Amino acid sequence: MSQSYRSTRSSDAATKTFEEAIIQGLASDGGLFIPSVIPQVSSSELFEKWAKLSFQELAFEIMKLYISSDEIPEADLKDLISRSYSTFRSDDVTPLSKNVTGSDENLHVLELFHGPTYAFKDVALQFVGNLFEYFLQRHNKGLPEDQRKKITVVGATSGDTGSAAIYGLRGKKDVAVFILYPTGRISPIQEEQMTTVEDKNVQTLSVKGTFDNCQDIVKAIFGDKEFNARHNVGAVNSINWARILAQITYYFYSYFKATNGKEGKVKFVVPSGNFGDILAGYYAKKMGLPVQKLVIATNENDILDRFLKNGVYERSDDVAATLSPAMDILISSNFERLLWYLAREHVASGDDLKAGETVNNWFQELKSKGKFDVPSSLIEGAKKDFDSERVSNEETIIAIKQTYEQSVNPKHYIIDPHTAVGVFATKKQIAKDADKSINYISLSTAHPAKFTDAVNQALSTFEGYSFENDVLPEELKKLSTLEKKIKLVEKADIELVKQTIEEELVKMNV
Ligand SMILES: Cc1ncc(COP(=O)(O)O)c(C=O)c1O
Ligand SMILES: N[C@@H](CCOP(=O)(O)O)C(=O)O
Repeated sequence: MSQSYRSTRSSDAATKTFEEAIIQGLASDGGLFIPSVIPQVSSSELFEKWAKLSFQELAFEIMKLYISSDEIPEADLKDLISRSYSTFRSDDVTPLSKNVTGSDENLHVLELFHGPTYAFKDVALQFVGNLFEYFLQRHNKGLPEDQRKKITVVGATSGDTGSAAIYGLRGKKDVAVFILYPTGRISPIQEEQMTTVEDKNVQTLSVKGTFDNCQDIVKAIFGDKEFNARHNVGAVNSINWARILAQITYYFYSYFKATNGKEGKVKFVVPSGNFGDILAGYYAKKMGLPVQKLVIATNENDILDRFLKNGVYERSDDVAATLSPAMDILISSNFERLLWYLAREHVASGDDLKAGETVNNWFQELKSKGKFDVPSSLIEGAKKDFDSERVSNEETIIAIKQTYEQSVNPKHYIIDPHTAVGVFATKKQIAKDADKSINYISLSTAHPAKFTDAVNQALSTFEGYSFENDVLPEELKKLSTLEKKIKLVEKADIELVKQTIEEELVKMNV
């Protein structure tokens, strides 16, 4: 059982409960919370029991390994899960489109975009929203208004986390939500989704800067003890462990769908930016799911691909604006969690405290020198679980086009540019492996309607293609008619953001 949590930068033995780790979000030493132990699931449990479960039942089996029933009784956990996935448009929650390009390639697309905001973030953020509400209601039961605990959620988004967090938390009592996004660097529909929500507990902040600037500000706010004490800052980004936990389910679920419930050869290919999605696959693998490889698919912002190739993690301010903007990220928060496991195995001889010290030193070095490098044994270790592919803008367009032209199941399948990065990377793997017995599960992280320009750039020359008719759901069509509530922050500056949040909090009166 693994129901207590420690920080990736801690060199002492103290741990936190699940509730503390979730409500606090980021550890006070700047590290990320990880479970003290990764629970193990036997092969017979997997293939005789778990393979037959529904998505919700599987989520329950997984989550109860990470959450003590003393903290959340099993009946409550089941109810949280059931409510979180009742908002999805598919009974399967995350359906698998099998053999999209014909059975020769075994290329399966895992559709993660059937939640309220049409992005994979909904799978976790519908649950996180209900979890915050659950903890707050329990804490505040019977308390007068002035003694109620309130949370101020502060998150950064490159487009999708923001709306998924807003839809998970809109209207929830005792929660105020502030989402920072880089001005001009998200798609028009993403901006409409975030800024047309009327609930008074929600405010988006359009910040002049990059996503990395927004994420740095959010982390600095978490590190500001005084601000934190005043406002109880809560995290919705994947620095929050609950985000990763909720994503583990679809790795198990899709594996069983791809192999018809049997053990088989499976590779997952994951369009990656902040490394939260693929990290959930790493936990699934370490719990015992027999996955061959997790393939990191990056766009031209390829720090992760470079790290796996040369062992240097290097900060740069040079973020490229690509056709897959939600992945325009240079520093991938969750990579720190993976580094902790690798450091423990390859540097710290299995010692948790020494692993924390090592990771802390690396991140101090990143702050002072802009980079750190790791021993080659660590990279070799990482390569046992991971592979990586870098995909250019041109290749992204090719992948959208080819999938439209070549898909048989369904015909004229339309994918978004982030999914396209994954599909192109998958094709590279298929060509390299030349092994028809491998099942490739390519994660589709957003609905194509969210990225009009890239999809039209790829498909507008095809006769009969129409974005309005073939791609855009009715629900998203009406967004452009609604009034937008945008608050501009003229400079990516922590003091300016804090001041804006405090002014807006007064107006919100949550
Ligand atoms: C559509 C889409 N695809 C892929 C990613 C990358 O996922 P992660 O940041 O978890 O690596 C994101 C953003 O996180 C996204 O919004
Ligand atoms: N691509 C993300 C960036 C934030 O990442 P997160 O997974 O840590 O929340 C987005 O769409 O906002």
